[in-house]
Amino acid sequence: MSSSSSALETEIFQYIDLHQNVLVENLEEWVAVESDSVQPGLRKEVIRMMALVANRLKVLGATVNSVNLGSHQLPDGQNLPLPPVILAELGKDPQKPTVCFYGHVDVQPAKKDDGWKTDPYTLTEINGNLYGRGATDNKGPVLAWIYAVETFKALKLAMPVNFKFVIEGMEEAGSLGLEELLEEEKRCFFADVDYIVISDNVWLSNRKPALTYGTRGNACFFVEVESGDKDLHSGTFGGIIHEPMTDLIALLDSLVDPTGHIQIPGIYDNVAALREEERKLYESIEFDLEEHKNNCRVKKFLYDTKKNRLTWLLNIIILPLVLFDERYSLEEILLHLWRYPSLSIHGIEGAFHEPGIKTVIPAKVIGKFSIRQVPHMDLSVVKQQVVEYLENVFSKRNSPNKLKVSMPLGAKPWVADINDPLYIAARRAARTVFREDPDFIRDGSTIPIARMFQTITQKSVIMLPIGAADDGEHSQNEKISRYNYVEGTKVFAAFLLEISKLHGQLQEISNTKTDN
Ligand SMILES: C[C@H](N)C(=O)N[C@@H](Cc1c[nH]cn1)C(=O)O
Ligand SMILES: [Zn+2]
Ligand SMILES: [Zn+2]
Repeated sequence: MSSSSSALETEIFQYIDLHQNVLVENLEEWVAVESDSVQPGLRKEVIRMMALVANRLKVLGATVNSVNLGSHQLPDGQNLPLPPVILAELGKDPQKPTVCFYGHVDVQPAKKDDGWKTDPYTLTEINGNLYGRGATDNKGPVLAWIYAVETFKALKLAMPVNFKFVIEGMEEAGSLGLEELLEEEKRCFFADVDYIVISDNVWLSNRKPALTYGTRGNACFFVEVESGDKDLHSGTFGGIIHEPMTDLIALLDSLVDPTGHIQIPGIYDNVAALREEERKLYESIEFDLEEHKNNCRVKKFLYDTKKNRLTWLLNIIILPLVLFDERYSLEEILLHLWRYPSLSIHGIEGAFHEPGIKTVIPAKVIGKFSIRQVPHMDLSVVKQQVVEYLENVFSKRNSPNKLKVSMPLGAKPWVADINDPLYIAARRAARTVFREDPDFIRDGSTIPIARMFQTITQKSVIMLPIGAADDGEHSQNEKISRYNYVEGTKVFAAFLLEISKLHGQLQEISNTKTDN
C-alpha cells in the first residue's frame, strides 16, 4: 500500500498547514460558549451554540435546516426546550457518493474550581496543546471536518463527495429526540447517504492513530432512597432512625466487588463469547500500559497482573512465558475496557458535598451509577436484573424508607465490520498523513447515535478519531494538540478523496457484474 501523498493531497495539506491559525481561532470562538447540555441553567448556551454552527455551515455554502425537537421534562417536572438538530448538505451530484458526518457541540460540565489550570471556556495554548472544554469532545473534530470540506472550496477543487452534516447539542445528555428524527428522515435526508462518519472518540495511544470499530452502550440508573419530606438534625435524631444515606451507601456498595466484578446476578450471562479471530486483532494492537496509567494518573489497574517473585523467577528461566504473561495482562485490560461490561458510580444527589461540616441527615438522596454494556446484553434485561437485585439487597435491611430505582437513559453498544470500504479508505488516509498504519480499536465509551444510525439507515458507520489518548475527555484540562487538530483535518480531507476513489471502483465492479 502506498503511503506517499499525491500532488492533490500535497496542495490540500499545504493549505491546511498555512491556515492552521484560522482553525485554532474558530475553536477558540466555539470553546468560549458554555454549551453544557447536562445543567438545565445552561440550555440557552447550547441553543446559542447551535445557531453559531448553523451560521458557520451557511458560510461554508451548505443548505442548513435547524430542526426543532420541541422540549423535554426534567425529573422535577420542569419543561426545557431541546436544542435543534442541524441537518445540512453540500452537493447533490448523483455520480458521487454521499458521506454523512455526525458530531456534537454540547459539552460536559466544567468549572475552573474543579481543578482546571486554565479557564475551561478560554481556549489556551500551552506547549502545543489547546486546552478548553470541548476542545477534543467534540468541537475540535467538528471544526476539523468543516475545515477539511472548506479547503476543497478555497482551492477551487471539486468536492470528491456530496457531504451531509448532522450536528446535535444533546449528546452528553443522551441524544434526546435524535432517534425519532433519524426515523422521520430515513427516507428523506438519509435516503441518499452512502457512508456515515463519526469522530467523537480518541486513539488508544498518545501518538499512534487508530480507527474505531466498536463502542459500549450505557445503561444509566438512579437509586432514590427517601425517609420523609425534610432533612433532620443528626444530633436530635441520629441513632434512632434508618438514614436514607446509609441505606443508599449500602446499596451502592453492593454493586461491584473490589476486583471490579459486577455483583448483579446474571449480568454477564449474555456477553458475547470472545472469538479467536477477535482475540487475534487484540494481539497486534500497540498498547503502552505505563502511558495509559500516566494518562489517567493511576498507579495500578484492576487487571494489571503484577508478577510475584515466583513467576519472576520462572520468567527469567522460560522467556516465552514472560511474553505470554505480559501480552495476556495487556489483552485482559483491553477486553475489560471494550468488550466486557463495567459499572461506575457517578455521584449522589441530595448529599451534602460542600466544604465544611453540616450535621444533617438528608431526607432524600439519589445515587447515580451506570453500566457500560456490550453485545449481546439486552437493556430491558439489564434493567430488570438491576431493579430486582437492589430491591432484594434493600429488603434485607428492614428499612422503612422508600426505594425507587429507575433507568433514565439506555444506549446500545455498536460494532462495525472492519472490512467495509470505509475502513479501507480511512486506513489509507491515516497512513498518508501519519506515515503509519492505524490500530483497529474499540472504545469503552458510548456514542448513542452510532448504533441507531446503523440500524435505521442500514448504512455502514466508522469512527475516525483524531484526538489522542491523553486528551482528557470529560476531565479537567481537556485538550487537543495543535498537531492532532491540524493533521486530523488533513486525514479528513484525504479520507474524502480515498472514499470517493474506492466507491467509484466498487461501482464499476458491481456494474460489470450486472452487465455480465
Ligand atoms: C464518546 C463520547 N464523546 C461521549 O463522551 N459519550 C458519552 C455519552 C453518554 C453515555 N451515557 C451518557 N452519556 C459517554 O460515553 O459518557
Ligand atoms: Zn463526545
Ligand atoms: Zn463526551
